[in-house]
Amino acid sequence: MERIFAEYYIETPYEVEQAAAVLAGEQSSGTFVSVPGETAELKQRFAARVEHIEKLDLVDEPSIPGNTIPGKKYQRAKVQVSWSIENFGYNLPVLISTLQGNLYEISQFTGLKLMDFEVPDSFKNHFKGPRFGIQGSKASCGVDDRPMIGTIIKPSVGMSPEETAALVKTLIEAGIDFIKDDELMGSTANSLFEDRVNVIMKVINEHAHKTGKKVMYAFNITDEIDAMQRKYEHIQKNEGTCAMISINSTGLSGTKKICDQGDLVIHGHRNGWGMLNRHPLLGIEFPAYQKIWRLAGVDQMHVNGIQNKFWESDDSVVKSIQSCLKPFVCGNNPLPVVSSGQWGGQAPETYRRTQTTDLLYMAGGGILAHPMGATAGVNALQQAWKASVDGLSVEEAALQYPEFAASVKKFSK
Ligand SMILES: O=C(O)[C@H](O)COP(=O)(O)O
Ligand SMILES: [Mg+2]
Repeated sequence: MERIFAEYYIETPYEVEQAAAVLAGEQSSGTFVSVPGETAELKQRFAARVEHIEKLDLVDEPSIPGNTIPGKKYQRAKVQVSWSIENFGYNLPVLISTLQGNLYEISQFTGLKLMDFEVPDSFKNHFKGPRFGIQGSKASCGVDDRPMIGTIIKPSVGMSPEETAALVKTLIEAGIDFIKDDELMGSTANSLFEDRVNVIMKVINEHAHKTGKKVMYAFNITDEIDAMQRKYEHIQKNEGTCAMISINSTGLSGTKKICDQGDLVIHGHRNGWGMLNRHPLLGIEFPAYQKIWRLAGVDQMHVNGIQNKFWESDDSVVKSIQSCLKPFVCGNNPLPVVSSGQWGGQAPETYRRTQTTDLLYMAGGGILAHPMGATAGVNALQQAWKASVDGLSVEEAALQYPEFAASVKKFSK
């Protein structure tokens, strides 16, 4: 019988074998005490198995609240656990409750993080995965051997549809590939979703008819399911190509319901990520997280960016990009979305460390606050990426490109 394997990074004051057995029991057929009916036969078929334990360092203090044992240190370890596919079939929410459910509450652990998981091949018969991913996204807006260059409308909220459409016009005439609503922008009192789509798509469609280039705009449809469906259809009616979802807000089933329709590229914004990942011994690592959303069918995944404005380290960002580029059981690879405090100066290091142009490289403030205006902001990002692929440093690129040089002056710390 096929099995699902999950790897956890844990910390415990108990013997690791004992704590891991509690985890396996709690997350399958057992509870805190033996119950009648939990026969050897039932356990053989449905109990989770601890497959592997690798002990790591011992520490003096617990990382998060949990049981303490006087005089005992806290052992960190990598633990691999497996479940039979018979436990949940292809029910994704129950799979998540198994891999990421009550186990976070087990008092025997003073740290627990889901690092990665593997699903069997048969998942490909049940999950389509991302329909468009990297190739489909790039092809949709005519980009080939360079990253898609994008921006986020700023101010994030407050502009009218007409003001937004005027900015969109400037940006697409400057040669941008992708624009999106901010995650804070759904329908505001002065910018109803439908009105915004109407005027923005008019600008995008006119440009596409004239030049053949259709800029991708990710309209934020994040909402309850019926409303998301209506918004999705409104984008379709206006010949849009993309919808954005704040995936942590709408959840797995809501997101998958939208992805399953397969007509629009789905841009997955992971705001709330810090809550899930910021503590080194709690939550989930991106290699596991992105697999969940690939099973749901998300085409584009936010990964933060090198030298971002948030807390995440460059190593973690690089690992996240690489995990999107690795094959998985279903669908196309999702396009890594590099965003957060980017302005082009991080492009050489992004390219040096990842050696890929399969990215959506986005700058909100980094384009819109350019001292020579938004057009120069777009040009500076294009120049930054051309220079990066040509092997130039930030300093060398600044000597060659005046718009990029102005960015360096304005944004470098
Ligand atoms: O939604 C996003 O990706 C952020 O708002 C990025 O904005 P910034 O480029 O101005 O940091
Ligand atoms: Mg934002």
